[in-house]
Amino acid sequence: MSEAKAAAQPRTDRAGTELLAVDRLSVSYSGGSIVALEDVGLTVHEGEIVALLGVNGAGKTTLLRAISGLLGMHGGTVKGGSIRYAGRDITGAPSWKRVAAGISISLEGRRIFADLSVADNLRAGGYTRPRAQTARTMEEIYGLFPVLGKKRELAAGLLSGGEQQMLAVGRALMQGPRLLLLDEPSLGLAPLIVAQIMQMVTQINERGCSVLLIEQNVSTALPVADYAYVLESRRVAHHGPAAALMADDRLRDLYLGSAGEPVAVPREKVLP
Ligand SMILES: Nc1ncnc2c1ncn2[C@@H]1O[C@H](COP(=O)(O)OP(=O)(O)OP(=O)(O)O)[C@@H](O)[C@H]1O
Repeated sequence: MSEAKAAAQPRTDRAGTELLAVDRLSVSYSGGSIVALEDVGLTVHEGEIVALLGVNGAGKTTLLRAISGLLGMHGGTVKGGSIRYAGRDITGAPSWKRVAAGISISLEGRRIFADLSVADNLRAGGYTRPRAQTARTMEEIYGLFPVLGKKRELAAGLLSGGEQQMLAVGRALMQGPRLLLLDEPSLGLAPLIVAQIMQMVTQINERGCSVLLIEQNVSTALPVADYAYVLESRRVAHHGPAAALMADDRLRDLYLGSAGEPVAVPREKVLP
């Protein structure tokens, strides 16, 4: 087996049952002329925060699209491999079935409805669920993001960048997910706000939701993650416990670069 193939195979010595298992996934765009992922393997175990790292164009968003069933609407096709979730093959399943099964995604760029109130944005996120359940989940989200509770009647377009990001994450939580996919929640935000968002990611996780966190900023993601994968040129180049990746000088030089110190979000089970 080539080194790249060996690297693409997920480790199995992790706690918790396997919730998501991506196996040798290959994806292309534009009728096959652009290969975005090749032989990618990744697992998320129940209760984990898994970080997916990599520079621009490495294929991170493509992997999230494939997992959430949104690939087709972006002109992408799965060319090989499989995606299993909670023991079932979902490789070809429509996105609504994946949502119903407990996979929620918060997309890069926030994509909130600027003219709708905060509350209506959240309601829109829970559109498939009964009203009573929606109301209960909204209160939980206001507990998690108190600022959204205070501004629930305000048009979402009037929120700050960080608050809009919280709203985007809150909306993804409205489906009561078992697996939350987060696409670069720190993008364009000030370090203090990023630290708050990461703190919330750990709180969401502590409430029982597994998380796959896409980040370009290694120093943001690794301190809160249990396990991490690094995508490089369409393939998994490295993977391992987040703490081990952080401690690896060679990886730090390669991927941390001048990104700075990790944000101050201690997570006991990762950082002693
Ligand atoms: N809709 C699309 N049509 C054609 N090519 C695409 C499309 N979306 C992404 N690509 C290409 O697929 C490759 C992987 O892109 P992708 O957006 O998945 O990377 P990424 O790691 O998420 O990058 P970024 O951090 O910039 O979002 C790139 O070469 C990109 O140009």
